[in-house]
Amino acid sequence: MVGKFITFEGIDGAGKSTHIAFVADLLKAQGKRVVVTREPGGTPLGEKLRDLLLHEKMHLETEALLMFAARREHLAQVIEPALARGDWVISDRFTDATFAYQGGGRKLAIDKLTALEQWVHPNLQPDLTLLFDVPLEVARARLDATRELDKFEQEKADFFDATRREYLRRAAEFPGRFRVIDSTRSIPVIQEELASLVRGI
Ligand SMILES: Nc1ncnc2c1ncn2[C@@H]1O[C@H](COP(=O)(O)OP(=O)(O)O)[C@@H](O)[C@H]1O
Ligand SMILES: Cc1cn([C@H]2C[C@H](O)[C@@H](COP(=O)(O)OP(=O)(O)O)O2)c(=O)[nH]c1=O
Repeated sequence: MVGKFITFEGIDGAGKSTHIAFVADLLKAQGKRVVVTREPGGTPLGEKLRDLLLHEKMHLETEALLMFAARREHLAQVIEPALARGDWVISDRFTDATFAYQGGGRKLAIDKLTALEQWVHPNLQPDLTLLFDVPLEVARARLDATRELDKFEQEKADFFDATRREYLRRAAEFPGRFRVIDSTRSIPVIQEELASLVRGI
């Protein structure tokens, strides 16, 4: 049995984390072995890089390079071995997040990110990318209600607007693997849609 690679994406507060365990449980109920992981992070080195990325100020290109450095390790240690074993992999964010945040949000030239993507994973793309989409006022209200905000979450409205636009642009560019989930709806309604998507995988 061949496993698939599913990524969850969206601006902070869109609702990704809320639905990851739900989708993992649906797949497990179908008898699949599932590895749940996240970026930046997913490995001991990647988690150290995550801590730096989320809390230290740094040059924009350093930020993009570290995202891809953490990803290189994540692919080598976790994602590629799991897929090779036939496991399914669910990652809370992957390369689309770098295009959206460092490219869209921070305006790093997209061709530089494309070059890094070609370097780090020339032959691998997610089989399915679930993009949880909400207007930023909704995401912001959800975040404010919950926790302390990290470096990215403290960004201003126009940053998230540009981040969201780049996600949607990529969803339109790669319609074969993206599904845009209207995340303004209630959690049970979204879960119904996710359940029907997973049944069709
Ligand atoms: N569809 C929804 N309706 C209302 N609240 C939601 C919805 N989805 C998520 N939330 C709440 O919004 C907050 C942020 O959700 P979370 O899943 O952590 O977002 P993300 O992982 O995308 O940053 C959480 O408190 C969560 O319970
Ligand atoms: C993977 C990735 C994440 N990020 C940002 C988006 C998020 O604000 C932050 C951490 O992601 P995330 O794990 O989704 O945060 P949380 O668990 O707090 O919801 O890193 C990038 O800017 N570029 C990337 O390539």
